[in-house]
Amino acid sequence: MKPDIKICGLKTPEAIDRALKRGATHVGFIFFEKSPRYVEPDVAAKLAEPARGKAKIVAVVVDPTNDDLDEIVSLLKPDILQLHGNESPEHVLTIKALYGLPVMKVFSVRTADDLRRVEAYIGIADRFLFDAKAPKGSELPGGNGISFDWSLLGWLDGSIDYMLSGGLNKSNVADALANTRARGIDVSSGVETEPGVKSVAMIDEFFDAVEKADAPLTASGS
Ligand SMILES: O=C(O)c1ccccc1NCC(=O)[C@H](O)[C@H](O)COP(=O)(O)O
Repeated sequence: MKPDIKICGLKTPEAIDRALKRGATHVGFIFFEKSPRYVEPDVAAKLAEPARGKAKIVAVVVDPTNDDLDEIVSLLKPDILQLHGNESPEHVLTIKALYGLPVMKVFSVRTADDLRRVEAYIGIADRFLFDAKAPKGSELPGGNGISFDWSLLGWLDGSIDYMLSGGLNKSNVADALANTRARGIDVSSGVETEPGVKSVAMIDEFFDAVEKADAPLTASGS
């Protein structure tokens, strides 16, 4: 089955256009001011317009206040809220009730212990995203371009629907798909020439690598 592909931290019409042309299923906008990928909600709204109805528009937020969400939701009109902070299950429920949008809850992973928290969100979050824990000293909870030990995901209940992220790029995405049960993959740094600067050539190479990984299954009809 073809994986969902989310290109995150988009800031230019060119990168969005290329991601859509190549079949991105999700496009992500970062609302974390310290990030080099930060975009103002009104700017994100304009950038996202070509994606509407073609790919899911994802608003990435970190421990948001209701005021933050009011502004982002009213301007961007996202399809999904990606909660990338330490939002509790109760906070996730409140956000879902207030905005009526699906929530993708992120877990930052370094050890098996980091996955034990997932259980409390089952039946609450609509989807999970497993990302690498930020390295010491990083101000960013995501978008650090580093991977974690994917074998840890083997501990998860097989019915959990998740996307995988953290340091994915054209060279490791096939392995990531082959060695996990991820139904979606998410990339940011792996298609950038420097933090916050997406490359259309690297977006192409990433999609090429995913298509190549998918090819044997398609060819055998399985
Ligand atoms: O990308 C950011 O700058 C960012 C900042 C704050 C919270 C989340 C952020 N990114 C969220 C994502 O979904 C990234 O795609 C994910 O962390 C993977 O990033 P990378 O390892 O660079 O591919």
